[in-house]
Amino acid sequence: MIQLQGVEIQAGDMRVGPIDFQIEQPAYVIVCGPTGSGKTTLVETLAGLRKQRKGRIVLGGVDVTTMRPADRDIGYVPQDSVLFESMTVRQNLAFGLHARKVRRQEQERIVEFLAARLEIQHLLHRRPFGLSGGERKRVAIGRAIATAPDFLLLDEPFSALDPPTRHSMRQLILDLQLETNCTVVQVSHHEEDINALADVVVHMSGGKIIDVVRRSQFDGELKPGIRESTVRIANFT
Ligand SMILES: Nc1ncnc2c1ncn2[C@@H]1O[C@H](COP(=O)(O)OP(=O)(O)OP(=O)(O)O)[C@@H](O)[C@H]1O
Repeated sequence: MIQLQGVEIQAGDMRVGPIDFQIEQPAYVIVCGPTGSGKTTLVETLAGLRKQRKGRIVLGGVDVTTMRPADRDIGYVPQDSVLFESMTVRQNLAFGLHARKVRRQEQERIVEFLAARLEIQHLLHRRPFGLSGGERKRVAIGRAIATAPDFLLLDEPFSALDPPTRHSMRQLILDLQLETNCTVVQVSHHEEDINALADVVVHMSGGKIIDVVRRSQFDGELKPGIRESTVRIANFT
């Protein structure tokens, strides 16, 4: 369960919140809204990268309100897919595993598995400089999911990709979500992302959540091959 209770964040002159909502896991949540509406601020707050002024955040039954980012069970892919430039792709993928002191052999097994799944085996020895936008996204996603987090936060993960690459990345993320049963919170402006991925859509405007829509309320069909969403919205502002 993702629970936000009275969460308020100050982002420069803008007040984001108060935000109250509750979503049952696992779910694919898409956060949309006009530019500057507070989407990134909300996701960064979930990741623990921004401090909220007020309120409480509970993820999977754990109150993470004051927890450091590294202690939250979260994988995060920021908007610009920042990678560790001095490390190889292999080291980038293994970063979270290394930090958690996972045995070397197990780290290697997971990195090989991810590289195969993300089709980046041929890049493992390279450093991020010179990787294409799509390749960087794959590495950033692999690094975020290496520790099998329960929550995956994606800030416009498909931006600047051409339509065929967007399509294959969308399918990849959906497969990963179904394989790992994690809950994804993705910022996106794109209707195709909502149609192909979302169990629930959170609409933001002016720093507030103005609407939350479940898949069963969408026009159109269920996501292909996807179970009926168990998402339940308790309340929202
Ligand atoms: N550190 C900061 N200092 C000043 N203003 C900030 C800061 N961080 C965020 N803001 C402002 O808060 C507002 C919300 O920003 P945010 O990045 O969350 O919007 P967004 O909905 O993700 O936008 P976009 O779709 O353009 O990425 C914006 O007006 C932004 O300029």
